[in-house]
Parts: sequence; C-alpha cells; structure tokens
Amino acid sequence: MKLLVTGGAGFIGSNFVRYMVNKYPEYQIVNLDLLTYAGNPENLKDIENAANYKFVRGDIADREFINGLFQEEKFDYVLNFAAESHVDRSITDPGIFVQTNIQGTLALLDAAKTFGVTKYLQVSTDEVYGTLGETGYFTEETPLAANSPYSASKAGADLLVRAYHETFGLPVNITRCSNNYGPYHFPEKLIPLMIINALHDKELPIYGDGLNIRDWLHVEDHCQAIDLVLHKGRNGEVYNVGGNNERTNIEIVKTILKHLNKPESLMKFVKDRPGHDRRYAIDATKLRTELGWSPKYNFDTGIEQTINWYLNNREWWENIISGEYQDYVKSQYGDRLGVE
Ligand SMILES: Cc1cn([C@H]2C[C@H](O)[C@@H](COP(=O)(O)OP(=O)(O)O[C@H]3O[C@H](CO)[C@@H](O)[C@H](O)[C@H]3O)O2)c(=O)[nH]c1=O
Repeated sequence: MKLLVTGGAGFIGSNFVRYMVNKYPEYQIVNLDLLTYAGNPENLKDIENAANYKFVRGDIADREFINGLFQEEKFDYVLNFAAESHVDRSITDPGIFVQTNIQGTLALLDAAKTFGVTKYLQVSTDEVYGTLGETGYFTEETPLAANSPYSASKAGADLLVRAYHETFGLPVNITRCSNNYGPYHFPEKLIPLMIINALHDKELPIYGDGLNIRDWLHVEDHCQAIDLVLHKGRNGEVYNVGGNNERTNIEIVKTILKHLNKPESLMKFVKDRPGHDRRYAIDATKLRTELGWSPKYNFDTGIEQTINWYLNNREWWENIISGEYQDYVKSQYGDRLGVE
C-alpha cells in the first residue's frame, strides 16, 4: 500500500505522517512538500530514516512534476494536506492561495484520475461554511459560504473534488476540520504565537473584541479521524471533524497566560481582521456514529501538553522566528531534498 501525503512537512501533515509511519509499518509513505515558509523538515526528524518513509520536495501545482511522480510511484492513496493556510496572509496576497489550493488540487485530481487511485482524500476546513451566530453547528449539509480569500480557495478546491467524483467517478472523501492545536503548530497561528510572545513578555495582539469563537481540536485526534475516513469513509462523502471545545479567543489567551504565570496586562486589543468570522462550531455526529471516531484529548489536558511542548522545544521555534530559518533548512537538508 503506497500513500502520497502532500504538505507532510507542515503542522497537520507532519503529525499525520508520523502517526501513519508508526501505525502502519507495512505502508510506504511518500511525503511531498514544497517547503515553503510553513513547511519544516525538522518536524519529522524523529522518523526521517524510517524504512517506510520517503521525502520528496516539489509543488502540487506543477503538473508535469506531479504526473511524473504519479507515474513513477503508482500511489494507492492520495491525501492532500498541502495548502496555503493562513487567513491573514490571504487578505494581503490571495493569488498564491488560488495557485496552491485550487490549481494544486486540480493537478492532483487530474493525476489521480489518469493513473487511478483507491482513494483521494482532501483535507479541508470548517471555514468553507462561513460563520455562525451564537447558536447552531456546521453539519456536512451546511451550504458553503466562504468569507476570506483563504476559505474561498478551500471551498473551490472542495467543489472540484466533489465534481471529480460526480463527473469522473473518482473515489474521494473530503474532511472538514475545526481549529487544530498541538505540537509543531507554526507560530503565526493564535495559540503558538501567544505562547511565544508571552514567553518573551511581548504584547499579545487580540483582534477586535476577542470574543470570536473557535472549536479547538487536538491534531492527534484529527489524525485519527483522517485515518478512519481513509480506510472506512464512504466514497463521495464529506466528514466534519470537530473537537466540541468552543472557546473565545480571550479565554484561550488567558489560559495560556495562566499556565505560563504571566500577567493579563500583556493582552492588547488591536484592529480587527477584515471579514473576521465570528464563530465556528462543528457537529461531528456523522464521523462518530458512522466511523466510530472518539477523540482522546479534552482541551484542558491538550492545551497543557501543547504549552509544555513549546517550553521543551525552544530550539524548534527559535529557529523559525529567528529569520534564519530558510538558511538553516538549506544547510541541514540542502543535499537531501530530492526533486527541486
Ligand atoms: C494570529 C491571531 C489570531 N487571532 C484570532 C483570529 C481568530 O479568531 C483566532 C484564530 O486565528 P488563527 O490562528 O489565525 O486561525 P483561524 O483564522 O481560525 O484559521 C485556522 O483554523 C482553520 C480551521 O477553522 C484553518 O482552516 C486555518 O488554516 C487555520 O489557520 O484568533 C487574534 O486575535 N490575534 C492573532 O494574532
């Protein structure tokens, strides 16, 4: 069984690669990653020499390269984690989101169709559903109503995946997760950014009134869900993955400050994100009842484990925020990156 995991050097992708390499020694896992600013080979240092693991550097939107890779490797499963993922960046530079998230997905779908796969799994996001008011939950039937260029690009990709199933009969699944947290989270996102700023006694920028709500999901629970959907998901189906842990941003920041024994005076309310979605909350009943998913983390233990991970892995994030990160990656991995 051969798996292509794209974006496997990113936060969720690397956690998933590690999970699969350890759980399925009999599978061959190929990690394809472009190593943009958010992809980091250091995330997988502990398994990089595993017999069932291989790293390839490349761009999912490079059709010629993708076709060559599919022809050579003959993948059984394709899991697309590769994406530009940061909402704030999509507001200043939407073009790269369309290129990677839409053109990249299209190139993978075409290759999957041409060379044949047992399953194509698209890792998507609850942000495609837009925003909720104070009540209600996103289900798989909630209409798509993306509000940011990022979520619009993910929604576009989801519709292509759906279309390749309906039109060409490609065996596909789409998973839509809520906000992930855990080890190796890139420090532009709320939780790692706040931990690192607090450790430096720097201000913690809270957008708007800080009462926006996110539904936090531990990345390992997300990995388990994707494993289940990959093996047991019904073709053509969408599965929502949510932690059932709704928190306001202020609650998150206060929790982090408390764990680190830092004062709340570090919180600074700043200009709101344009188009800022108010609330995300996921109904994951389908995943639980149909596929038997049950998350093992509750938020209190998960956030504590995550904060401790950042305390114990300073070198990992100091290399990233030092600005010397790209040079560092090149010096460590330059000769071993595979396809350029
Ligand atoms: C970076 C940052 C964020 N925020 C707020 C904005 C959001 O309400 C909340 C979380 O922000 P972010 O960490 O950027 O995550 P968010 O926009 O929710 O999107 C994340 O979660 C999505 C899933 O819901 C994923 O699809 C995205 O790729 C991922 O980036 O915290 C702040 O108040 N201050 C900040 O400095």
